[in-house]
Parts: sequence; structure tokens; C-alpha cells
Amino acid sequence: MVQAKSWVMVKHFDGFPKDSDFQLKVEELPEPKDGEVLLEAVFLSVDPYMRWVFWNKLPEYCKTAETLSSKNPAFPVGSHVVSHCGWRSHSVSDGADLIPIMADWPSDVSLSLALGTIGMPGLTALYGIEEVLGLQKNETLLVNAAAGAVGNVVGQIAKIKGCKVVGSAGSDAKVAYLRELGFDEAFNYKTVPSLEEALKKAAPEGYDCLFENVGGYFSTVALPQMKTFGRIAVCGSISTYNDGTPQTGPYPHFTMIVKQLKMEGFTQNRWQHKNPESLKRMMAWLKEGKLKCREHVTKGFENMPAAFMGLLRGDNIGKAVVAV
Ligand SMILES: NC(=O)C1=CN([C@@H]2O[C@H](COP(=O)(O)OP(=O)(O)OC[C@H]3O[C@@H](n4cnc5c(N)ncnc54)[C@H](OP(=O)(O)O)[C@@H]3O)[C@@H](O)[C@H]2O)C=CC1
Ligand SMILES: CCCCC/C=C\CC(=O)/C=C/C=C/C=C/[C@@H](O)CCCC(=O)O
Repeated sequence: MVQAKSWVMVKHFDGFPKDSDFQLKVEELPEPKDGEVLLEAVFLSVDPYMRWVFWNKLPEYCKTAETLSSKNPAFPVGSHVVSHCGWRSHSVSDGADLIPIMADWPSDVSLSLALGTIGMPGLTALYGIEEVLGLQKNETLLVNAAAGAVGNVVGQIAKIKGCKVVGSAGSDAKVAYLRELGFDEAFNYKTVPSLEEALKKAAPEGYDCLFENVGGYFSTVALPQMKTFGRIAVCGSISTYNDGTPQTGPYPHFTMIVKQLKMEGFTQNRWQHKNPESLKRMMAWLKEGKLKCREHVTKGFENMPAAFMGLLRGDNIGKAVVAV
């Protein structure tokens, strides 16, 4: 028997999440039966989409976990997996929802990156750039929430592809980080006197591509800065996730007509058949020093809600994870 801790939602979020929306539970887990494994979380992920998963009451969150005991030969004791079994310290799985960590994962690379650059957020960046935008050498790309888990990888891949990259982020420390990563232009959208002027100054020629993570007001101001035939990958809309009352207009249609823009929403799982090859490609970039990784690590399972709310507030530079 093992004592398992889990976080559950006791009240639907009303606007920004609150401590009182979450409750910590403790339960005894039985020994795994034939075909099952007992997992212990090593790192847990907090991601913006969880704002919606909680709302829908779906217990689907990601973690890297180590097999503690196993009656499933596919996952021997000591093996590492990415699992979707929730904000839980321990869980029993029949293996169906488990993704083994890449076979030749280097020993000097933290397993936490399987939740970040070499995991779902990194894949989101890659597929947004290659499958949705079809980004070409020498094009100019704009990415917002650029110092976050997806955004920083977007900018770095676009640099690998020989593009000009402009990033916006919400603090001067984040802007300094973007410069360190090789972004051509970066600005703090919270302190620039005019977002429109900042976008124009960073790329007077306009933008071929926008990797959209933020939505709302930023999107309204950025669309007119696109070049004719510009392409927009709508990855996220985090500026609207905690709205009690949905934001309304101005609406993008007129700008889209005049500029003849192409806009496509996506979720990364559309290309999951490509994940093994894509993860290997990104691991190779990381080992060659072309892809740098930074994490915002919160320690302790008991701090999961705080880490999640911190992410939604913008506390993180790089990927927000919890070390259990
Ligand atoms: N379509 C898909 O398959 C996926 C989509 N996503 C989306 O990508 C986006 C980035 O996710 P991810 O990289 O994991 O998260 P991040 O690591 O970027 O963290 C979220 C960041 O969003 C920014 N932010 C928060 N509130 C606002 C606001 N009101 N206005 C502008 N920016 C805000 C903050 O940065 P700052 O300080 O710069 O404001 C914060 O650090 C999200 O919209 C997410 O939903 C993520 C994964 C998969
Ligand atoms: C499914 C959430 C719908 C809410 C949409 C809001 C914003 C966009 C966004 O953030 C989407 C994120 C999608 C994430 C999907 C994750 C799953 O495929 C789990 C992936 C886990 C993994 O492979 O590591």
C-alpha cells in the first residue's frame, strides 16, 4: 500500500483561480494487479490549458513519473514515462495512457524537459511553425508570450530556420532573456508607450507570420502590422482565459480581407503521429546547443495550485514545472 496525494477542484473557477478552488486529498493505493504499474511523480507540469480542463472536470494532466512497482513487462521498475493521470503524487495505470521517455534520453538532460522543450510545448512550437505557418528562410515572425514554454521555442526554431524574430513579453527580465536567446527584437508589452509603435519599430517592413499565444487586445493591434498574405497560427489566447465576461470586438475580418491574411487555429496533437521523430530532432538541436532551455521550477507537490496560478499571472521565464 502507498499513500497517494492528489489535488482536486472543489469549485469551478470564477475568473482567476483561487486557493479555495483546490483541495488536497490523501488516499491509500492498492498494489498493482497483473498488467498494471505503480507510478511515482518526479515532475508535474502546469500549463495554461489546465484552466479549461479543470473547468471541464477532466482529469488529464501531464507528469514524468518513475515506475515504483510493476506487473507490466512494458514498464519495468525504474523506467520513466510521461503520464496523463492527473495532479497526483502516485497512481496505478494499466499502461494504456503512458508514453515511455525517448529510449536514448541523455543522462545529462533533466527529465523535466519531457514536459517542456522536448515535450508537448516544444512540439506545439514546432508544428505551429512547420505545419501551420510553413515558415520560410528570411521571413519575419512575431511571437507573443515569447519567454514562456511555447514562445521561447518558437523564437529559437525560427532563428534556426534563418528568420528575423520579434518577441514580446511581460517583464524586462523576460525581454533580456529573449535577447540572450538571439531574438532580433524584443520588448516589454506592459511598459511600451504604444504597442502599435513598438510593433512597427521592431519590424518596419511588417510581419510575414504571427505565432499567436495571447489573443485579445494584442491580436487586434498586431493584425494590421501583418504584410499582405501574412499567415497567423492561433495557438493560444491566454489574455482571455480568466475573463468572467467574454471580451468583444473589434473584429478582425476587415483587416483580414484588406491584407488577405490566412489564420488557422491548431492543437499540437493533430500531428502526434510525428512526435517520436520530432522529439528526436529537437533533442539533437538541444545537444548541438542550438536550442536552449530554461525552467521555472516550484518545489513540492503541496505547491501545485500556487505554481499553476503563478503561471497564469506570468511569474515564469521558460517552462513552469513542479519538482515533487
Ligand atoms: N494549441 C496548442 O496545442 C497549445 C496551445 N498552448 C497555448 O500557448 C500559449 C502559451 O502557453 P505556454 O507556453 O504553455 O505558457 P507560458 O509558459 O507562455 O505561460 C503563460 C504566459 O502567458 C503570459 N500571459 C499571462 N496572462 C497574460 C495576459 N493577460 N496577456 C498577455 N500575456 C499573458 C505570461 O507571460 P508574460 O509575462 O509575457 O505576459 C505567462 O508567463 C497559451 O495561450 C496556451 O494556451 C500551449 C500548449 C499547446
Ligand atoms: C484541450 C484544451 C482546450 C482548451 C483550449 C485553450 C487553449 C489552447 C491550448 O492551450 C491547448 C492546449 C492543448 C494541449 C493538449 C494537450 C494534450 O494533448 C496532452 C499532451 C500531453 C503530452 O503529450 O505531453
